[in-house]
Amino acid sequence: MIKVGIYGASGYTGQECLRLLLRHSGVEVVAITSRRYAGLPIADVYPVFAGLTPLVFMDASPQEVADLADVIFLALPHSESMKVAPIFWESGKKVVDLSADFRLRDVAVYESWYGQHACPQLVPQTVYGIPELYREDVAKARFVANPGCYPTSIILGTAPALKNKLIDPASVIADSKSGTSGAGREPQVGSLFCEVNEAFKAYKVGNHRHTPEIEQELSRLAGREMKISFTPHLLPIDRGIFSTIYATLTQSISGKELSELYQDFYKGERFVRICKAGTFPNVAFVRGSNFCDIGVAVDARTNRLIIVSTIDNLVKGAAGQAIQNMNVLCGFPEHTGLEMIALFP
Ligand SMILES: NC(=O)C1=CN([C@@H]2O[C@H](COP(=O)(O)OP(=O)(O)OC[C@H]3O[C@@H](n4cnc5c(N)ncnc54)[C@H](OP(=O)(O)O)[C@@H]3O)[C@@H](O)[C@H]2O)C=CC1
Ligand SMILES: CC(=O)N[C@@H](CCC(=O)OP(=O)(O)O)C(=O)O
Repeated sequence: MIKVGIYGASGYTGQECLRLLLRHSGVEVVAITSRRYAGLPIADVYPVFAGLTPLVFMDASPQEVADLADVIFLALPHSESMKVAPIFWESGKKVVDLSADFRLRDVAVYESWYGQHACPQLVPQTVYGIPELYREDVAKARFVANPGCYPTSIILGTAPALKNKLIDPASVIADSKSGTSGAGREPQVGSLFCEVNEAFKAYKVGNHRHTPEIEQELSRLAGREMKISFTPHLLPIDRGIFSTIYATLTQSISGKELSELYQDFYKGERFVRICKAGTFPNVAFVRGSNFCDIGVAVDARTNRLIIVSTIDNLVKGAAGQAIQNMNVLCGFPEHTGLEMIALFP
């Protein structure tokens, strides 16, 4: 059994890691940390775990967790993760970081969006963990930067078109919506029931911090620098990311050919499901699962490709993808512990 520690287990992604890892046949969770709930059983804080685990939150130092575990999930806010990351790195253990701290290859770009980087020396040692695209890199790594939720939906949705040079890289527009758990469990006015219920708004228009992450990865796929327009919105639902992506076609292609090209690109990929031609995904059909559902259409009138991509932000957008990366890092079959069917209705 591989021993796992979750650093920052009282937040939404940390507890989601535990929910999934408790059903993983190859691991044992040996440490869960929280400063505010130290000493309390997790089942007292999250009753979903009642009767399922005796684990108690610890206010442990990174070194203490590194001493107990073989693999560590960092589920901390960005700017906090990079403060503890060097201790885990130096311990020689494997790390999957769910924060944004090690996703951007260029430290200057990171600093222009997030502020000063506390650990730039570790950036070259980390790999960007989307297994469907970079499985071999992840397998060789010891430190994985787990992608953001919006980027995961947009990168997986756009990869087949960009790789096949089907769209003009200068023309990509991503219009995305997230459930409220994407903002984490830390109380804030914008996440209050009255602010979110019966409401729908765009936020950080033209300046969301996921923009450089999406651009970095789409540029890599396109083989040239590219910029995108990205607008996030907040949905009055708990979980889910719904991205609609528009781009100008560079060649003529029928809806059927497009659908086949996407099917072919993700052939054998367990967690990417391409919808039948003419049908499109729904966040409700991925809720609680590690799937990314993608539907594509050709808008012949405007010569545009329209892509709809959906994930659960806490699963394929965070904890599920983190476990998928851990499976690759540790040599487990990639789907181990991740075979959940979406919770619908
Ligand atoms: N929510 C989502 O859908 C997604 C989130 N992410 C990223 O994953 C990370 C975690 O997100 P999320 O779970 O939503 O966040 P939460 O705010 O819900 O949880 C944050 C966790 O970090 C702990 N923590 C905060 N500051 C520190 C610190 N200085 N030292 C030790 N522990 C600390 C908190 O524990 P305590 O205060 O009790 O010690 C808590 O367990 C973030 O970087 C987020 O951006 C990525 C993809 C999707
Ligand atoms: C709804 C909401 O607030 N979502 C978060 C994104 C969550 C996420 O994935 O952010 P990381 O890059 O930290 O992983 C936001 O817009 O900042």
